[in-house]
Amino acid sequence: MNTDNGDALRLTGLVKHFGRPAVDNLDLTVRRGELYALLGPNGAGKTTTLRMVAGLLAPDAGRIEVLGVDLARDPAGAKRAMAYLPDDPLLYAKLKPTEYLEFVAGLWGIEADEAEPRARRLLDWLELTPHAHELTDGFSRGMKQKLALAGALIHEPRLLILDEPLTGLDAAAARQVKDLLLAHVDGGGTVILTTHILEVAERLAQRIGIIQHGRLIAEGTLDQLRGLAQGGTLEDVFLHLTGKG
Ligand SMILES: Nc1ncnc2c1ncn2[C@@H]1O[C@H](COP(=O)(O)OP(=O)(O)OP(=O)(O)O)[C@@H](O)[C@H]1O
Repeated sequence: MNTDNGDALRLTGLVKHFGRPAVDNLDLTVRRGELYALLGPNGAGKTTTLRMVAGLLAPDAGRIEVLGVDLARDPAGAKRAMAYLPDDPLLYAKLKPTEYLEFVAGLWGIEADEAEPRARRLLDWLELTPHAHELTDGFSRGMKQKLALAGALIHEPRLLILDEPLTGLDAAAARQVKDLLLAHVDGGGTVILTTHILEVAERLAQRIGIIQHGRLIAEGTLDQLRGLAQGGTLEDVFLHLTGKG
């Protein structure tokens, strides 16, 4: 059932326990066309939340709606509209980037004549074209991260969910990925990312959510969050709100 309300993601009363609560009655809404950064201390429940949204982990309670589609009722419909890039993406070491992208495109049922130009564009953008015919086995962590991002984008998802997408990338690679994410949003797509690099949230995100102990403790634009902690940098705000400052 599609109950389209214009939101890219709506979480209502989301709960996941691993003996103790990891995600604790979380309500969160991300609008379409937004770049939303989810921040939180280690163990706050960010990855657990994203894995539930991606359909990789079943919630104990609550509701997940992706672009108006209820994930529990129509998992295939919800998943088709999104891509999830974990913080340790799995690639196939014995495939070359072109083969990997063809393979992923095939899983989505995209015809080769459509997949090839898309793959070429993505490899170009991420400056992987010179390595398009090398085995990913020998790729650096950053190159693997970029190829995994290309794989996530090959079916042109409207909602892109990324767990720590910039960790371990050098300045040039980080810039390419940031530009790609901003272009996705400019084109009407939505991006949700987690990051411990507060400068990334500061520079890229239209709205920022801070979670702690599996609950949203603050949310807003950078200026709104600064207002909550009497000004200062996002780091000051973050440390103040999470009780570490
Ligand atoms: N598969 C699991 N089994 C048991 N406990 C888990 C599992 N996955 C996560 N947890 C626990 O759930 C809590 C939230 O973990 P999660 O990985 O979601 O946090 P995070 O905010 O992504 O942290 P980080 O910033 O360190 O990546 C932690 O206490 C973690 O130990």
